[in-house]
Amino acid sequence: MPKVSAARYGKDNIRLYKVDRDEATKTHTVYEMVVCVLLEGEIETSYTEADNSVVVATDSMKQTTYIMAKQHPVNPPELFGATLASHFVEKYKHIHTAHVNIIQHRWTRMEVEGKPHPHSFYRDGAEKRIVQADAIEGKGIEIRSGLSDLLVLKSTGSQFHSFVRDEYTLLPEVYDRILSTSVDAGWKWAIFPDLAAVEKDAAKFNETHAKAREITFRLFALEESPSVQNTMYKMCEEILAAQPMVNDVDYSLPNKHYFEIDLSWHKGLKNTGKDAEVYAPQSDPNGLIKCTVSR
Ligand SMILES: O=c1[nH]c(=O)c2[nH]c(=O)[nH]c2[nH]1
Repeated sequence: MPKVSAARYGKDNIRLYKVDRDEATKTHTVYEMVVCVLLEGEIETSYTEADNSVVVATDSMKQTTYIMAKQHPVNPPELFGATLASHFVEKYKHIHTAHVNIIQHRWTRMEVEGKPHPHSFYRDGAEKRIVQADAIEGKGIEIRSGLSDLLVLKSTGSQFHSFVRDEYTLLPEVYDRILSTSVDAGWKWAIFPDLAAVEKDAAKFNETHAKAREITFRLFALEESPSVQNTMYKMCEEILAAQPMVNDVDYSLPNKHYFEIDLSWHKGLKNTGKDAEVYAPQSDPNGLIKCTVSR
């Protein structure tokens, strides 16, 4: 007899915007996010016997998300994710785990005539802030914070040499190359026993997000990088050192290659090695380097 060995369901791509209005200063702060809610529990019979009595409608999950956003802060997104996930586990006896994923887009305040504008914003790049908050009955709340799609490039200060050389190797050793990647980084917090514990440490989420971003930028820029692998490891190490409540840090970095173009065929134009100025950015294939560093 086959059985359901894993099942979860919910609403994905719930788009949500919230404005916080500071009446004293007449300053608005806005948040835009995409939320995914997935529930697990005693729901097998909805699959096997068409028993909808165990089904919290995915539409109800969407409505709940809006109501929770109205009644609770959405900043930091970790706190909102934990609040929403805990709600489902507490409200429905047969739901034992709630997974909430949040992708927060950037609306950065405009500077107009040298001053921060009270209610105008611009989309500051494709970078996103990411939260995965899982409320697990009897265990607590697991949170992974992160950022993704942060596109960076350095035009020197990166090398790659001394790698395996054999009959399959064409790549030359390089002592000065362009390094570009789209940063996808995450940091997992020690499990929180309950929502009150998340609330108590809520200030740490924005602080740590800012710190992880600062560490990523600083090491990327300042390091004479011997490889993507070593640079990302150092980033992980620094994030672990910066936040004692974080136990694991992960990075996933595509290596976005920029190839030299030999133009010597045209009147002897020098455009390789130290004379390289015009390059061909490659879209694929790309290297992909990942690691998780744990305490
Ligand atoms: O930093 C790098 N790591 C690699 O593993 C690798 N492989 C490669 O072809 N180029 C690079 N660069």
